[in-house]
Amino acid sequence: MSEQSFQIFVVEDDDWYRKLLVHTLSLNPDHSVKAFADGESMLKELKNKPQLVTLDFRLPDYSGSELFDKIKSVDPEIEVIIISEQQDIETAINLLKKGAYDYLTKTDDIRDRLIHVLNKLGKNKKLEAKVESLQQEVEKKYEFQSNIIGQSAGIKKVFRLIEKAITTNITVMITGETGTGKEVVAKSIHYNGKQKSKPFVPVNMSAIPKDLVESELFGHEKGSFTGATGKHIGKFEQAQGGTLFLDEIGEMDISLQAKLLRALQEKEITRVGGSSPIKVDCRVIVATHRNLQKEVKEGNFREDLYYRLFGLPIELPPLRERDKDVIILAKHFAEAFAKENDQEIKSFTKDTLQKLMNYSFPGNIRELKSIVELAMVMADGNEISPDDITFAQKDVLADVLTEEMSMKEYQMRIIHLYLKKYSEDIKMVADKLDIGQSTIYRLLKEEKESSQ
Ligand SMILES: Nc1ncnc2c1ncn2[C@@H]1O[C@H](COP(=O)(O)OP(=O)(O)OP(=O)(O)O)[C@@H](O)[C@H]1O
Repeated sequence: MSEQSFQIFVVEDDDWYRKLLVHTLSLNPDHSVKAFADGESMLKELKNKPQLVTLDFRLPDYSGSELFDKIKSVDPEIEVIIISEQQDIETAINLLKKGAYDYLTKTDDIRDRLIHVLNKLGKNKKLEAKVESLQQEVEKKYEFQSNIIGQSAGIKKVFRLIEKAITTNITVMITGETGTGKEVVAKSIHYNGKQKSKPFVPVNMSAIPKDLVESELFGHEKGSFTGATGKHIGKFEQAQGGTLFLDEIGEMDISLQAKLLRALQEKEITRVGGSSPIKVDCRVIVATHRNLQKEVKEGNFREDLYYRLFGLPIELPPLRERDKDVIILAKHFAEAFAKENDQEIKSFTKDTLQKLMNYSFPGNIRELKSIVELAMVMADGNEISPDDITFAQKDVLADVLTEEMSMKEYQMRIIHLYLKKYSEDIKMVADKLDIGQSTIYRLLKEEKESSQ
């Protein structure tokens, strides 16, 4: 059956109405319609799970309410439209309250109204199917083993911790430099855990002006402060049953940290300007690029909140410590870019991979991704060469190491770099490189002699 088509059961003991309904419903070639003159024969076929049953309210063997309950007990997803006489409207309306999709009375315009109701139902079903497939897509996107790319020992350790986080409800604290994938990990935990069908609500603490943080997190009542023109539901309430992801928690103002601690401990919040507390039940994941322990020592972060949030710590390694993951990720981003842009996949030359491996990636995976995407645009043929790789931050070491040279040549290159940096001050360079001044003089002399 196509995505839009419906299997419909018509239950009607009046021959004339049954024919009318079957005829009307069959006008749409996507509908497959089966008719029944009593409830019993329809119940026998119910295992075939129609999407819709039109149910005459008065049947010889069952009352409309009885049949309605039986249908819903087989599968609550089956929609039921009640067809009733004028005098049964009150009971039909009660069935609406119990979850019937709609009711139609046997009047002259029943055909038009039936078509109208079916169109409405069709649209809703299509929407439901779409929502479901989007949900599946999102879940698939965060199947972490296939989506957190990497095979280094560091990332494998992270996988093990994510698995632990998924099976419990423990608060998770993710730390790592910018661009190491903290949000990706938080989403993976959410979409693989028990809360996956409920919202994932991210809040970036550094992106909200200080005086709005409280209302953003806990919400506010109308008129609670100048500018509060309406009621606002805060992030805690939005995340009800799901996950609240507090990104950059280290940036939270100390005056608000006590309120956050209270909300986490009591599992309830009070909207700004509100008087009654509201129960909130959500998982909390926090992330920071800061060393929170240091922040505690320096008095910028409350110690009690730190321990309340600590839960399961997941530390993401910087990309430069992830060994060959740089290559795996680079190839992954190149493939993804080619797919998204309908391009041929381009491969990296050996020198290009070496250039990438030598770079320190201060912006981590985010930086690698944009470097690779730019290289895909810049590369002319089907290979990405070292020249197609542009680092946003000039990495002297990477430049020095790209060319293959002897140890002695590297040594001279480094000495010249330092001499340039410290205005030819040989004493300073000797100090910095921790070698004797006389060694530098000797090496420079040897170099001069060998070039003559
Ligand atoms: N292991 C991974 N595999 C594939 N892509 C990744 C991985 N980790 C991160 N990314 C990608 O890198 C980029 C940065 O990731 P993310 O935003 O999660 O980092 P972050 O640590 O939260 O950064 P910030 O601290 O700046 O908020 C995103 O485009 C993300 O999709």
